[in-house]
Amino acid sequence: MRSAVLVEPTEFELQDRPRPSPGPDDVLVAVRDVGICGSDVHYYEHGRIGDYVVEDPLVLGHESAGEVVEVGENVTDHEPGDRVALEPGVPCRRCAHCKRGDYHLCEAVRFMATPPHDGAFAEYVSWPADFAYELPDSVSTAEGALCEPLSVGIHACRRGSVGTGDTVLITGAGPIGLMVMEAARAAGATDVILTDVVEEKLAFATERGADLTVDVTETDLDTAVAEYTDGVGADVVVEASGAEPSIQSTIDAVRRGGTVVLVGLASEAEVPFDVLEVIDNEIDVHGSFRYKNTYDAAIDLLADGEVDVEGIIDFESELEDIDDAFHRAMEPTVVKGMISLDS
Ligand SMILES: NC(=O)c1ccc[n+]([C@@H]2O[C@H](COP(=O)([O-])OP(=O)(O)OC[C@H]3O[C@@H](n4cnc5c(N)ncnc54)[C@H](O)[C@@H]3O)[C@@H](O)[C@H]2O)c1
Ligand SMILES: C[C@@H](O)[C@H](N)C(=O)O
Repeated sequence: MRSAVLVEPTEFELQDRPRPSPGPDDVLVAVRDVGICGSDVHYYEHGRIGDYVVEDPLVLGHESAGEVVEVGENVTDHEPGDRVALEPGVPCRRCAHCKRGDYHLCEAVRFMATPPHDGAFAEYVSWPADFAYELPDSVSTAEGALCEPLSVGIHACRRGSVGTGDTVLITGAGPIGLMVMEAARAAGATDVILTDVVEEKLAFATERGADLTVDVTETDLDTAVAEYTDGVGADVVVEASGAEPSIQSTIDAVRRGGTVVLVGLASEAEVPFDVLEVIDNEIDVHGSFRYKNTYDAAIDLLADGEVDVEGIIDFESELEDIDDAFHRAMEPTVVKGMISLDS
């Protein structure tokens, strides 16, 4: 089967690899659509993200969906022809975190395209059947693939307890910030503010329904949020840029008693944070790591037309053109590139 393998930083090789055979509890999926995520681009450019280092050739891609072509002997809930979205992180199912239901925090998780585990830029993937979610006819495989970043948005909103009537400030209008906006609206937020440093990103966020956008290179965020909220502050702030000044700004922009959710990964682990403001204003600060139990919700929201994910796709490329696709994905105004296979 054709596979795009990262053999060195900035070097993909198209290899012919053996087609995997599904284990007894697995489905074999013919991959149809795979999103290019910022972390794929980071591995491509730098060969590492923090402590995760690409030491051996690696297949990238963890936002994927396709068609089941074969099922393992124990699989009863899928059959060939089903279209499925693949949840990319499979936990051990036995550790303390898994047993208490926090399977996304499993330290032995096998997460696609995180070294040493291969991802989905390949013709076929064999995957545990219970981490393959059937898509109804009305949901495309491209949408199925984008259940992954949508899941990050849903989990962040759950972590922030976003609810009806809330004003939500989202810092960073990349794919994750935009997916947080979709999830926040679906959770009942009535006012959504997005920030960025790239004008085109903010214009796109406005097109997609942001109530207010703030270019933080030109406008003071505190002042803009205070004006919009009559001096109260946002109920929930979701940080989705990873930029240090943006992380720091969350504390000033949230209302007293409000919630800050940190999603964006800072390039340095230590970011100075005003703890006295956190205490004085009784601000809840939550980390948000990947997601758990979000795929069913994501698919239902898509089937009901409650969220739009396909609208963030800028371009689709073939597996053979993956090098070009990664270069396009690095352009600052591009939100989402996809690789589509139709073997
Ligand atoms: N916690 C998790 O589970 C999780 C999951 C996925 C992604 N992430 C992280 O979330 C962040 C967002 O992901 P993405 O794919 O949307 O990244 P991205 O780089 O495509 O988007 C980030 C956006 O933030 C903007 N930005 C840069 N500096 C800013 C500033 N000072 N203020 C406001 N906006 C600013 C950029 O212009 C860009 O549009 C990244 O740090 C990523 O690593 C975390
Ligand atoms: C969650 C996923 O989108 C993220 N890029 C990760 O690898 O953790």
